[in-house]
Amino acid sequence: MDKSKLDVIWTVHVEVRLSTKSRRRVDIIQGLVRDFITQNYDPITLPSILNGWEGDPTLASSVERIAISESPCPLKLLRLKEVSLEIHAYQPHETDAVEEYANGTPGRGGEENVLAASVCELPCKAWEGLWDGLIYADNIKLKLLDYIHATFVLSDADVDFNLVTWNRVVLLHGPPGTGKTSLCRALAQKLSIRLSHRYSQSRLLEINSHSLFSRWFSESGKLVQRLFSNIMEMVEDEDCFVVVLIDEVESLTAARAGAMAGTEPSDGLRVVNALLTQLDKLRYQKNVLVMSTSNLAKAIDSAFVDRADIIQYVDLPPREAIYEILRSSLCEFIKKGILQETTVPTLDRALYIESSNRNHSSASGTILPYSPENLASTLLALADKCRELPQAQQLSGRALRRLPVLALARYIGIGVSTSSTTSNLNNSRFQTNIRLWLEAMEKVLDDRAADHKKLL
Ligand SMILES: Nc1ncnc2c1ncn2[C@@H]1O[C@H](COP(=O)(O)OP(=O)(O)OP(=O)(O)O)[C@@H](O)[C@H]1O
Repeated sequence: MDKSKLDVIWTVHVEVRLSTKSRRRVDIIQGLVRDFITQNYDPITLPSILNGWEGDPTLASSVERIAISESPCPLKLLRLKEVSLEIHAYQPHETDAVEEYANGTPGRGGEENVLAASVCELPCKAWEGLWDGLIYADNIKLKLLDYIHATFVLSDADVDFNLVTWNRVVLLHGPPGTGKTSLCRALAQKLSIRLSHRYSQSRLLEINSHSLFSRWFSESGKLVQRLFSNIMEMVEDEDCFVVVLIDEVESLTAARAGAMAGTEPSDGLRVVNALLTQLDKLRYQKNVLVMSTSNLAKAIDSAFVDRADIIQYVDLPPREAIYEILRSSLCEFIKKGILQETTVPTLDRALYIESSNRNHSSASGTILPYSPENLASTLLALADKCRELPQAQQLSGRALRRLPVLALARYIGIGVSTSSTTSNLNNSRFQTNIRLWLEAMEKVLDDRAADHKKLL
């Protein structure tokens, strides 16, 4: 075996969420967490949530959650001697820490006050768990983290920008509802945790693209400039990491092709030019990342696309992602008492069950009895059914998160107490069983396919 491979030490990131009342020094907590893992977890499983630390009084009073998160290592089980633990302790901000950014246009007989952006302090409670809940094919999430890591390595080495260039711009494009905006927010949250040793503050600034078009002809370019000079002020604080999110970037950058064809007013052109100029200024700042999303990549100005270091297509969820999206919805219902207590197998477990069923050629499409094994098979079969829908009817992540709601509304009947539902919403808590819910979701999928046939 290649000796160098045996000597590899993998970085493993450990995220420690501190409670809001924790006043302990972060380095003390980090030390205690390291000791706890070293004494209790060898090998460690990637990813996993750790238990048992509540026995330590300091950890119990300061910590809410300890998670082993990513590692560049493709293995899921690692011996401690093979890893270097990077422990990130963080205290999320409260949910409502969002400020709106007004961007007035003076000198027109009054101010045109547009809400050009919103700013959120990170990490924040609202986006806890968002990263883990997003599931993509092709390791998109790790690719993005690797890109950020690479830019930090090069920035730290003070690489000459005239010789090697990057723009700190990422473009995610793909069909609607595939989690592009969510991924940008989740990445910003993740970076605020990962980079907390470098930056004492992190912020996400979400640009409201549509608001940047002024009703006053010729003012739009100035609105962009004014917004970016605010951003520039923010990033001048070198202790603050700023993620700028430009959603639906095509609405800002579609103008130039039209202008060349003579169909676009020059105001749109000014917006594109202003945006490109401002992006070129931002790229010299180490503490900024620009994330952009689009449903219409073809409409984006090629000069903008050319500035993106990563252009990532985000597709409709594959089978595995569908399983996880539906599983996480069902688990939430169980947690909130809407579904009776049931174990819904994780994706890995479900795939394992599937392959052993295949090996024993006993896979069955029947739903009963409801063991976790049958539950896994049924949920995988439902995921297959989603993928088998005609192209135009395929479900986005957004539509999948809605599927359990439609199932409840259309087929479970909240207002009617049946033998399978213990009560209705009018008088007390509603609860049903998972079998009914799965059957109902299947019916909603059948409806969707039938609707499509009617359209043809
Ligand atoms: N791959 C996925 N895994 C898990 N959840 C997903 C996935 N894709 C979408 N979702 C869920 O769908 C919802 C919509 O996602 P989001 O708004 O981020 O999509 P989008 O691609 O930005 O949509 P649009 O292009 O229409 O603005 C969110 O609740 C998100 O959690």
